[in-house]
Amino acid sequence: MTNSTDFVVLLIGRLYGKIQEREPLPTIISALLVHRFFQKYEPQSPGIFAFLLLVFPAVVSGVLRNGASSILWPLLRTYTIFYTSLISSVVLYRLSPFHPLAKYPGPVLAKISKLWFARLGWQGKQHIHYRDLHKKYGDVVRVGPNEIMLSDPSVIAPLLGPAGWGKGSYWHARALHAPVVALSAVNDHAEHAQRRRTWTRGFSPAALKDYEEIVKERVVQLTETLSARKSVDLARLFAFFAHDVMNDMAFGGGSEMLRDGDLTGHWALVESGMRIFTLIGHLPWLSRFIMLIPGSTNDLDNMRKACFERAIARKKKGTKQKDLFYYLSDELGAEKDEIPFEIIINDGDLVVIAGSDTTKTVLSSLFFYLLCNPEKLAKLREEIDGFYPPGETLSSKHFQEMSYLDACINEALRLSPAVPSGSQRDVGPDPDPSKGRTFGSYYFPEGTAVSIHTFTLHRDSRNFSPFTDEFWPERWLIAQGSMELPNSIPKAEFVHDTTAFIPFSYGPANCVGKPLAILELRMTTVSIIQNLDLKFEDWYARTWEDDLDDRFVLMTGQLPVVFSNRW
Ligand code: HEM
Repeated sequence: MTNSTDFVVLLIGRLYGKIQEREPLPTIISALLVHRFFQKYEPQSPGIFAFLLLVFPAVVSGVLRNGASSILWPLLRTYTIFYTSLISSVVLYRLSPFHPLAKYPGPVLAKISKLWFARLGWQGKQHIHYRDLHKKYGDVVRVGPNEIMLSDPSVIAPLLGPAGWGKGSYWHARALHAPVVALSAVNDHAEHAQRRRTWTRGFSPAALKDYEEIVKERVVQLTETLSARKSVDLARLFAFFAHDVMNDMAFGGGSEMLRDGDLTGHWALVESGMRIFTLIGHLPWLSRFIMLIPGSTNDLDNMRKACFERAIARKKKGTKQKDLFYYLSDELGAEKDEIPFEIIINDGDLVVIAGSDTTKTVLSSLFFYLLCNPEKLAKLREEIDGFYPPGETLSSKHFQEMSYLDACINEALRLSPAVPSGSQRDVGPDPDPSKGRTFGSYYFPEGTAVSIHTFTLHRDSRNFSPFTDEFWPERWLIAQGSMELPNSIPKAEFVHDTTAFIPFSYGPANCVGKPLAILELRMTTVSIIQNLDLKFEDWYARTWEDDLDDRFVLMTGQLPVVFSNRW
């Protein structure tokens, strides 16, 4: 070592000694530095967390240099000072006028930490809480230290449209950092557009025509099952139906829940996983820690393994009917490069996850609202009987003409949107500093997570009125001019703003499966009502809406229904 190096080492040693003498100052400063570091770099690695929150304060304060006999109390003292300083610094900053989101109103606890909403998410009623917050604070609410929830339709296009922002951190964390990012979580616009190409082909009108037979086979099976069983939890049967259809689409089969029930416990696993995913969505950093717990990702790994096996089987088997796998794996040969197998599996996995619960929730809600409103059910039956009298073969040929069917489906999607709390976007770097990151009349700085609250939009009397919280399919017919507004309702009272209707989201990353979902909703409703009479079980207290839990997708309670054959 040279003399100058000796000198520097000596100097640092002296300074370090001096700093230690002045405890608690170095501990407080280290807490402030750690806060700044987290703020600037948002580290996610558990190793960095451990270093900054455990090792760093102990080293800086010099406690570790003390003798072994005296280390416990000084260490406790150091950590107490460190964490008190760190928490105070974080809380003061987040509540201060210096925070970039300071001007937006919201509950104090939400501004301080996401833990508050993580708790609400765990409990399941966050869609109701968000709506209450909008009622209290207005269209823009700060729902986390760096997070905004909106209920203003004018922001939909700027935020979710082609010039909007990519998917938020919520999406990444939910995937538990899978080796391949699912299409639904791809943040970069160009990459997203490229990955979505095969999906767009797979949902073209021509492709959809080919799927009709696949969906019809399952719809017939469902109707026969309901006819044979008489008394069922309809929500559960819809779940099994939707799951089987999605596996038929994604892997050419492999699931027979309608026939066998949830033999493998797969469905129970998906439902229980939703709670933990909601928690992780609010606290993305938690995902890294969860992954460290031995066995914590076993269920997810098993699901991926099952998808892998189904994909292999489907690839070997080939297909006579063009299914979604045909397009997603590019059996068509339209892509320049071969699609990597990991992406094919991941996409198949996404089909099952994105298409099962959502469709089941909307179908179940639709039947709940119809059964609560016998006169609407009778009107729908009249329309269905007109196009598909008893005995008429099921097909899609009259769907376009069935305006009351579509009005009923839209009304169920309005009242119980399957994804009630919207799909988060992350405000990225400023593309044009002269304009700033403005969305309509709002400005959000880089790093803000922003969502639009679908449930609030759909149940806001400024967007849909009258009977905002009621099932009134007629509003859709009146709005399109095929029905007169009843005399009892003053013209000025009728509001119908379809720009505020976004059950499938909006823009280039909206629900790509919408055409298939609509086909399933129409075909299932027609088949059941064409063939069966139905009523609630006498004991059912109609608690449907109270039983709904927002776990990103609305999870449902029971829907006990009794069926009898019509003919
Ligand atoms: C009634 C049923 C359904 C509803 C209400 C629904 C709703 C949604 C919503 C709100 C999103 C978020 C879009 C965004 O981030 O902006 C989404 C995404 C998605 N949905 Fe659906 N969905 C339904 C059925 C389906 C079906 C049957 C499929 C079939 C595969 C599907 C596939 C997807 C995919 C792949 C995405 C990600 C799209 C992307 O990021 O580009 N969904 N859906």
